[in-house]
Amino acid sequence: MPLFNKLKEKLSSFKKSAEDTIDEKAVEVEEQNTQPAETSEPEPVKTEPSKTSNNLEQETGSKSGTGFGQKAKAFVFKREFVLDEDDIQDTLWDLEMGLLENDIALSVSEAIVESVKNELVGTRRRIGSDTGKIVEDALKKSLYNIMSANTFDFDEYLKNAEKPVHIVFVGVNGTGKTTTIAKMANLLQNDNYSTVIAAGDTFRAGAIDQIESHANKINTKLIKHQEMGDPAAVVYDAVQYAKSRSIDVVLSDTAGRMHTNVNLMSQLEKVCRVSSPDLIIFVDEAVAGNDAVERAQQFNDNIPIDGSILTKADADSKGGAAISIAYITGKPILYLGIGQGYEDLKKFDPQWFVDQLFE
Ligand SMILES: Nc1nc2c(ncn2[C@@H]2O[C@H](COP(=O)(O)OP(=O)(O)OP(=O)(O)O)[C@@H](O)[C@H]2O)c(=O)[nH]1
Repeated sequence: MPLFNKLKEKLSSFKKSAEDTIDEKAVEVEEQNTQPAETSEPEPVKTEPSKTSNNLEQETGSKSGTGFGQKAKAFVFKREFVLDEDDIQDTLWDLEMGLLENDIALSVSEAIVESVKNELVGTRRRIGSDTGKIVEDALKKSLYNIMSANTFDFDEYLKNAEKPVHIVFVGVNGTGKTTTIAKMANLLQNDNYSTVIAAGDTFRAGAIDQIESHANKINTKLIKHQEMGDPAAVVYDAVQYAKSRSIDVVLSDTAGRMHTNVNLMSQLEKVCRVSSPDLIIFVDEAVAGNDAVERAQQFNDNIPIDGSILTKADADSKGGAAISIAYITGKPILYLGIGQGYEDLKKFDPQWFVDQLFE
């Protein structure tokens, strides 16, 4: 499924423009050079794979417009050059603007640009290197480093953890939290874990019925109390139920709330205090972009989260929240919601994410 198309286009246009800039610089260096080839053997350098001399001919010919002869091209091939900051200042600026347009938070965009700059500037390049690959590798490396903050293997954790493992899901209203809990229970059951869901959203009218309907469809036990009841009590009962019946995982829903709602936030703190969950997972929608990032940060400040799940990634062309949240909270993204079906939950792997941005 194609994800984050707008961001992909932006990265591809940055790649093209950085590639052109580097190639122009290479031609410029060559043009300044008047010494014969035999006096200019390059020192050994660690460089990227070189293009074939045919590629190089096309490139140098088209960029310089000078139509080098065969001898001159061989000569260019043996040369090296170093890119300095001025050469790619404008291109990096465009990259930063492009990242911001795609809802990547300012501090994260700056970190990515800084890292790309460090990769590109100051390293000796052999003229004729595959500049497209150089730029793509620099981008991939920076994005990967940003996204792989504190990775945490959820499967491995579950396998080794003492049971029942208790997971509390937090986040604002309507972002897909309830559906995500059902998807998660379904996934765990498919992996042969037994599950129980706690209907901890006692606040929103209809929330208990909604989660009950999911629980029935995926055939998992639901523990519920009355609407407006104490969510901490529901969650406590669910954990006791799991302990008494050797259930592997308790998945607790909580009422959606704005991070600014002090009462609901302290109620959530109480739920977490009373039930001491093993994991607190923040759920938000990828399409919310910077708003989701801000909420993740503020939830994390109040109730330290262990990771995030981003829903509706299938509808998100920008990818900003996915890139920013792990970096800003310092906690990994665990899954992406990629549709409305129970099977539409994809384990998040930073390498997969970065690779598919360049497919
Ligand atoms: N396209 C798409 N839709 C999703 C995804 N996850 C959830 N939804 C839809 O988003 C809508 C809201 O989901 P809910 O699970 O009801 O939201 P919620 O966060 O539980 O809402 P509250 O109970 O108010 O907190 C539903 O129509 C879901 O089908 C996803 O990954 N992709």
